[in-house]
Amino acid sequence: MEPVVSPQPSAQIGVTGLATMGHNLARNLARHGFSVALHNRTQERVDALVAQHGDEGTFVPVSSLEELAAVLERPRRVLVMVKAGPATDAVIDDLAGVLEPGDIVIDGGNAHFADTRRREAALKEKGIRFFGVGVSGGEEGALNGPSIMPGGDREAYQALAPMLEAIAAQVGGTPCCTYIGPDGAGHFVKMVHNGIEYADMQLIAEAYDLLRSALDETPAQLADVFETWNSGDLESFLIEITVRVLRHVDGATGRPFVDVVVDEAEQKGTGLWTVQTALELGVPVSGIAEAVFARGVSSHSGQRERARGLLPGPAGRPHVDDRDAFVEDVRKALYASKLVAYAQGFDMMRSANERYGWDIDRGAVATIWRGGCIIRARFLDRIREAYDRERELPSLLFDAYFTQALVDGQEAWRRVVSLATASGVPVPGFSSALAYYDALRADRLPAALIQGQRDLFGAHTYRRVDRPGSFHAGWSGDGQEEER
Ligand SMILES: NC(=O)C1=CN([C@@H]2O[C@H](COP(=O)(O)OP(=O)(O)OC[C@H]3O[C@@H](n4cnc5c(N)ncnc54)[C@H](OP(=O)(O)O)[C@@H]3O)[C@@H](O)[C@H]2O)C=CC1
Ligand SMILES: O=C(CO)[C@H](O)[C@H](O)COP(=O)(O)O
Repeated sequence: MEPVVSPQPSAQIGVTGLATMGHNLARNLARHGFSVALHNRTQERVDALVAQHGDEGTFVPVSSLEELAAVLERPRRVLVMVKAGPATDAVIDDLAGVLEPGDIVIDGGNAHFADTRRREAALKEKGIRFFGVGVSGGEEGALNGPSIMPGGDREAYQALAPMLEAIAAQVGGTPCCTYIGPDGAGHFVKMVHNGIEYADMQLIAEAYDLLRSALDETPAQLADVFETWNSGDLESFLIEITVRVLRHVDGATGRPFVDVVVDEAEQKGTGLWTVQTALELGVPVSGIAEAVFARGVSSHSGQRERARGLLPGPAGRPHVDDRDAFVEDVRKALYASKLVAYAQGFDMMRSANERYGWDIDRGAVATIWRGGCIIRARFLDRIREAYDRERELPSLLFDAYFTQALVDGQEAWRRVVSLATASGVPVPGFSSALAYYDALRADRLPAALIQGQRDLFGAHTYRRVDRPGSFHAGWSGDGQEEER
């Protein structure tokens, strides 16, 4: 057998996993002057990258993890961009076998933050430093500048910051990358980002559906409405791409693209994780949850098929007297609902800080979401300012700027939800956001009745408005209340 000759260290960082994201992140790193060792389970992706883009910077192709370890400068830095889940575990295990104490493993995939906490703890036992890094921006962002959410050991971050901050999107000279917190904090924030992404997409889709149902206008005409909205408070990447999708014409049929796509929204699971986690943290993220459920309803094609011919609803279009006033109402309803979804997402970070002992700075998160990521939007500047004014703001809705937006929008919001409901157009995002808003502001909630029911059937006790303590009403005996 030929002896293995170790090459001299020649790369500042290694990337393993060169599919959509890893391929483009490796190129982004190289374009910023970093020498990048390239590894992939199947060698073709390494060879293709070098063949197609080898002139963009310094690439060091390798064919095994042992070789990867040999070519990296110490402490070694390895970015893992493989399929989330068991594949990531397998790669990390293999890496642990070839790395040394002090080296840094960076998981840039969409990992569940609980997995990141587990992986960080396991590698710590071997002295290997582990970073769970949320990366948003898709294929294009990975190449030209994503939003990056690194979580891990603060000291180790110093060895990563120059690279990550260089390849991140830049907004006004500020990189869309900042240290988020220890262990799973970075992946937690990426998960919440994705939950908000689901909610924002659902709300935009509801706005489109209402406009299409009520107005005799084509998708291309409605694209003009969204384009106008994109020059105001709603300016965002998601509105921008909505315009492109609505204008797109199917080459095969000449029909609007949105009319030839099967109306069943798919999902990879990060929205589900957000809702599961919110339930565990006890944070009501109704806007995000409705968005996940709405994708679920859309994909239950069998039930929808049967319901279509069976369950009655109002006939005809929603009636609108003044087209422009209606469009403005929908815009305000969309903005108000979006505020609620973002407020709920940021609330999860506050709660996670308490549960996991993190110190996620929500203003800093808003800052790094302003560029590169899927939910980049003008109003993230307003969110950053809100947290600048009050770092521990209990809800974004309490900041004067957002309270005023709700004051300005709430009547329109109610008209839109009323019209949609009366006309049989489903608006789970708009209506659940409004219900959350009204629940927050209510003097009294019917939760008191629920407490009574719980006490009656299970002696679960209740608290009184007029004195401290826990009480049971003695439903089956003499009716005497007792303190418990
Ligand atoms: N696509 C996107 O827009 C975004 C993706 N992400 C996350 O980034 C990560 C990479 O995503 P993406 O680029 O889309 O690629 P995929 O999620 O499609 O994963 C493909 C890569 O994983 C490798 N792989 C799969 N199984 C194994 C295994 N058992 N052992 C070793 N390698 C394995 C593949 O190697 P091979 O070529 O040999 O098959 C390939 O390099 C994922 O965690 C994803 O969730 C994050 C943000 C956005
Ligand atoms: O992480 C991303 C962007 O930030 C992915 O694009 C996102 O996971 C897509 O999710 P889904 O397929 O569930 O819609």
